Amino acid sequence: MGIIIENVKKTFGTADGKGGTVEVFSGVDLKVRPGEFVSLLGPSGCGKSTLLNIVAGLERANSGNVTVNGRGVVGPGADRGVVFQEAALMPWLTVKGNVIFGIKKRMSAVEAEGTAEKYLKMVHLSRFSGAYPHELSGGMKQRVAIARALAMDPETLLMDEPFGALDEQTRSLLHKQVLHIWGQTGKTVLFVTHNIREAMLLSDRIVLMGVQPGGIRKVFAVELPRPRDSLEPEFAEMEQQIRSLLSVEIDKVAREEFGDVHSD
Ligand SMILES: Nc1ncnc2c1ncn2[C@@H]1O[C@H](COP(=O)(O)OP(=O)(O)OP(=O)(O)O)[C@@H](O)[C@H]1O
Repeated sequence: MGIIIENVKKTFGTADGKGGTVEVFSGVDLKVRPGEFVSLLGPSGCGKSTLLNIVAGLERANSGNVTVNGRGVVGPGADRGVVFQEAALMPWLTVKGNVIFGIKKRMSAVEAEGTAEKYLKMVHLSRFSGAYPHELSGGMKQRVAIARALAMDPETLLMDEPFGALDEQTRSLLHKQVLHIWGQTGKTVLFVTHNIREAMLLSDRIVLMGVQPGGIRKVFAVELPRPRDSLEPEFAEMEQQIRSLLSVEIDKVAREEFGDVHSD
């Protein structure tokens, strides 16, 4: 069970209107165990979001198989909560109203209210439940988005650079909260990031993706006890190991963007 990705391939049509296709990746195999925290790491454009969106059911793979807890993915579902880089809250609803919105059809109004309060407490936003999105900082908005996803009680949480737009301090605070919530709820988490340190602080395993050809390069098991300290020698050593492989992939992207891919 958990997330099973087998031999997945994804292409997109080219934007030049000539009907061509570009392959993002192929032959992608990955198993995420129930309750495991796995990060997808890689250079810009390697297909991290695309892979997460395929698991979310927001994109379709061209071929291959994806199941989540034994069910084939055919579209989005309440069993998979998604948190994006932008919180996309409804500006006309309060914080609590935003959390209630996603769950009100599944339970009574009283239950929905209680559930929203429970998860807002979990992300330390109880005091702001009556505030409107424009009154919140970026980090607070992301916490509302996390509470909204958790309130649906999905088995799996899919997070696409949820802290990518936040400052270092807020990000560090949210890392602690996410780890705490993960510990409390036991959700399976698939997390997209291009930040090695973030991946190392949070994950059980880090899946390094690359380009040309697109796919998984290497999977790292991070066996350091949590909470992790990036100053510990083992942490720094592994970070360096991942960084050197990642920089190979980043260089490939850079060479392509500067147009001298054939120079070597
Ligand atoms: N809807 C789409 N139509 C055409 N091409 C797309 C579409 N979505 C993504 N792509 C292309 O697929 C590739 C992978 O994109 P994706 O967003 O998954 O990468 P990423 O690794 O998440 O990048 P980043 O770290 O910059 O967010 C890119 O080359 C992108 O241009």
